[in-house]
Amino acid sequence: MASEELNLPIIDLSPYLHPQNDTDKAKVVSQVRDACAKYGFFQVSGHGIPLHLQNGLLQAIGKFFHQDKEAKMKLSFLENRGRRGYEASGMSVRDGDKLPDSKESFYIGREEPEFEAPGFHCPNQWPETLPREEFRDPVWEYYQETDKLGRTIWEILLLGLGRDPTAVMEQFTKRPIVQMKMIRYPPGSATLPEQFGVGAHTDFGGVTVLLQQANRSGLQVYLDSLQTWISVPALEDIYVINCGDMIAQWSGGIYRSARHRVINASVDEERLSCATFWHGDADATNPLDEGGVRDTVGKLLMQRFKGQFSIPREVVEAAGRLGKVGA
Ligand SMILES: O=C(O)CCC(=O)C(=O)O
Ligand SMILES: [Fe+2]
Repeated sequence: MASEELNLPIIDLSPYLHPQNDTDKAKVVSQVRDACAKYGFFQVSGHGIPLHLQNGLLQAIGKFFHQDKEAKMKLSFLENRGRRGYEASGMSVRDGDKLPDSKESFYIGREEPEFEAPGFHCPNQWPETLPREEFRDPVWEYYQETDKLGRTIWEILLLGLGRDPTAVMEQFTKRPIVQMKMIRYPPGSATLPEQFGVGAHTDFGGVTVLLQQANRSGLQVYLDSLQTWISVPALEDIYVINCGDMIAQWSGGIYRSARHRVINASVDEERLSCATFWHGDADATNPLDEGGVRDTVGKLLMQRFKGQFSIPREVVEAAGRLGKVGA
């Protein structure tokens, strides 16, 4: 087995963002297309997000999660109609897994003044227990950068399918649904045997832009071709990008949505990460003229959110108890 097959490609985005000649953009487009067709995942350098904003975000995430559980539970996402806020450890269970995920998360999205049914647009919940400059400001500054990077990737994916992104992007960027999930994985020593950080899943929407805390690896991607899990290294200033189910369906399977999972590789250190899910406007639909699923972003997301929106009370209570084990 050739070793390059076990490493996701690292693609330099700078020739796309700052082209020096006529072929620079096309070169990046074809690299991304190949990676999405083969793996559904790739890594990027030259993405334009300043390192100090990445570090500022990770610091803010650490501060939030290191508060006591009571402070965090004040912002429980279960009490929020738009599912923004805090998700305790033990809240997500996947079919086939023996135990719920050990991770804890905090969700934000586009800031809107009021809740709008069915919940894609609403105000964020911000902690009052941390000074604004220690959490809200760095998180929001970072959110805007990651939103921009998600758009760029979306454009590159469209170009890879032979579409001119200008007209398409207009339908996707009026009020795009861009969810950001900040995550903490407890160390291996605080995780139960057979408990995953995040169990095997595919992302369900558009593009995922993932920042990993440097040197805290744990992400694994399943390669169908080799029927094996490969570890993705956690490299400073390198993002991991992947396509969700919506993109796979719309592209008629040209772009893959690959299964992945997280097992914190460290026994005694926690792992922080931040995933931004860039979906586009709720009423936007498949930008390709033929083939693939034609449902809107909103409809496809609702189908997947339904389970999450109706978690039974006893599951919540049980998860709250389990959360204390993993926290
Ligand atoms: O934290 C990670 O490395 C990946 C998280 C992930 O796959 C997810 O939240 O969907
Ligand atoms: Fe994921």
